Amino acid sequence: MSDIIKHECGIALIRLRKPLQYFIDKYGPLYAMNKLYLLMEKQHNRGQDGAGVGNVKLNVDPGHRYISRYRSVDNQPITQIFKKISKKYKKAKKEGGKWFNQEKWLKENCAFTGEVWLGHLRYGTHGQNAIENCHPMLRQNNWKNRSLMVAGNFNMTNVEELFDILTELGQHPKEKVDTVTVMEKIGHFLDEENQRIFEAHKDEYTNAEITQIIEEKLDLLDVLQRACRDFDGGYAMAGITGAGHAFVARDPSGIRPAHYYADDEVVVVASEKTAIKTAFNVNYADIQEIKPAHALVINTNGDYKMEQFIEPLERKSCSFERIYFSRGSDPAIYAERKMLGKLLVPKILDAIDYDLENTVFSYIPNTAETSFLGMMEGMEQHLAKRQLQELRSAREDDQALEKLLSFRPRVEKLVIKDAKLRTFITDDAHRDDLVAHVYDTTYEVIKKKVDTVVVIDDSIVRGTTLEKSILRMLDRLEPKKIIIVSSAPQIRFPDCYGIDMSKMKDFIAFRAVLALLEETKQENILEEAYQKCLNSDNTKNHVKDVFAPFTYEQISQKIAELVKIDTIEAEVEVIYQTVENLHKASPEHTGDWYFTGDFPTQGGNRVVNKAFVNFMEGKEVRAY
Ligand SMILES: O=P(O)(O)OC[C@H]1O[C@H](OP(=O)(O)OP(=O)(O)O)[C@H](O)[C@@H]1O
Ligand SMILES: NC(=O)CC[C@H](N)C(=O)O
Repeated sequence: MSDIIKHECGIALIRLRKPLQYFIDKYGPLYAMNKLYLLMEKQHNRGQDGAGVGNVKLNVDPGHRYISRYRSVDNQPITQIFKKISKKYKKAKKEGGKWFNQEKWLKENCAFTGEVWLGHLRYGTHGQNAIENCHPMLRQNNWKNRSLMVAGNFNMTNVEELFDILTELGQHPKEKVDTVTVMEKIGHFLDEENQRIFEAHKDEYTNAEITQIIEEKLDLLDVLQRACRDFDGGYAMAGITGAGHAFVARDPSGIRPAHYYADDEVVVVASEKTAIKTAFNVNYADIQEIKPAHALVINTNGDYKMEQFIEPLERKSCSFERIYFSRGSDPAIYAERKMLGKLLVPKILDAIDYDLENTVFSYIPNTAETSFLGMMEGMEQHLAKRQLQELRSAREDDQALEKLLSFRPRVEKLVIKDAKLRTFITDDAHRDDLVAHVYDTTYEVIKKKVDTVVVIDDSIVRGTTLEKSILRMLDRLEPKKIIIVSSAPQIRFPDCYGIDMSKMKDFIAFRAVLALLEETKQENILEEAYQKCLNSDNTKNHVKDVFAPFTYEQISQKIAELVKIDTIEAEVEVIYQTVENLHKASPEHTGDWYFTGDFPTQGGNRVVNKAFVNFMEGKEVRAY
């Protein structure tokens, strides 16, 4: 993207399904730790605010620690956490000698040697970027079956409401952030389920026996059914109890992604399919999606099932995942990104007046690289058609024909990304600074004042990347014209399901509309929409009214004007993907509320209306 407002999260869960000794003998004691490291590292694209790892040991005698957790907001949080865990292993190896390879000794003497692992990568959407807000969140209890660790890729639109429900229950949550609220809600029903089983058996068994019965009978599906029914949001939520039951629950519209793989050794869950493929090298086809409204539940004996726990809604999985967040190494995502690039070709050809000879194509690294390949494939196809026409008409002489046949679209690496960070994912306060210094260019590869430069990016959110960096840099090459192409449609509305885009004024498309309303003296539309938002029952998104008076092209044109600062001499044009073509490229991932304003839950309408109210009242705060 060019100036994205990013925020996402990634989850990773591993459940060893055989005794730990089996893995120690077959792969060595570090097996699960290394696998989790890979699963997380291969998803680091999803979260750079912080990371966390939790571990639960099964069947540990009382008196020994069975839950461990590390979290970090370090610059390299994954490395930092695994360094600390490795240190524990090294110490244990030194102290234990041959005992290091014995399950019982290892579990009793070294933390993070349990059979159930939970990893998380965070981009905060609620609360600050502090270690306290990193996942896994932990709700500890002296009864194993009541202890709970939760980590998720989620955002709730109705935290206030969920918070009130908890306080009405008499609880006293320590913070009003969605991570705490969600964990306390699940924790509350986990307590109730424990109590229910206890009540049913208290007359027949001793308390110690009942603990064992609870471990066997605890039904996490039932807990989730009750805990999640008031959730309004997008989520892929994973949790482990102190006894080692595990779950991963996915929201009713399938907004956030979650995938799993299982064989007789492991059950593995990750946000992204490719992470599982790379870490475990299993057949791609054996990695399944956790279905929307379903939860994968793993018992303490390692049995697992995927079942529905909530009424499904129309499937609306997030298309932004496909365009930007997820790794493009997933074969389906790769194909979709290429198609996005290809579908833009007719509009680009129009914009360059079919003059391929004087056009140089390039892309903004890194995510847009794949759509660039698709765009170039489309250009090649166009060229082949043109060549065929010329051959058929045979109007050209040999020399001219040879020139035509040997002509290739001109491709150059014009934009270089110097920092590895995904700037979208950096917090707002530091983003502009980072963006300005992240990119560089290749000099003297274009014909000055003659060439048009076409640069594709995956998305334009705030426009910061363009305004503060890309356009200034490209203009130094002195092209006649710069065309910025976005493989995503115009981002017009907030996200409230896990991507941190919640303030209207952040969106360059919204700022363009404000400018157009002012120019056309239609500012009354803002006031009218504001009144509607204030009095709304939130069954409608009233912010659509603000965009309605203008065509897609008018808004694109205004965006081009806004990002073109005075010192830029080249002509600037911005071309956006249409929503229709996005759905052609990615037909199964129809979640498009940030482009269309069609939110899959009522909470979404509430968030967009509130975001607009906040804007009108000058409040620079998140709308959920
Ligand atoms: O319009 P803006 O708000 O500036 O956001 C859009 C930019 O942010 C992203 O880049 P990022 O550096 O995060 O990631 P990438 O290297 O994966 O493309 C994205 O690819 C765009 O270039
Ligand atoms: N991006 C996410 O999934 C964020 C998770 C959670 N809402 C948090 O703020 O930590």
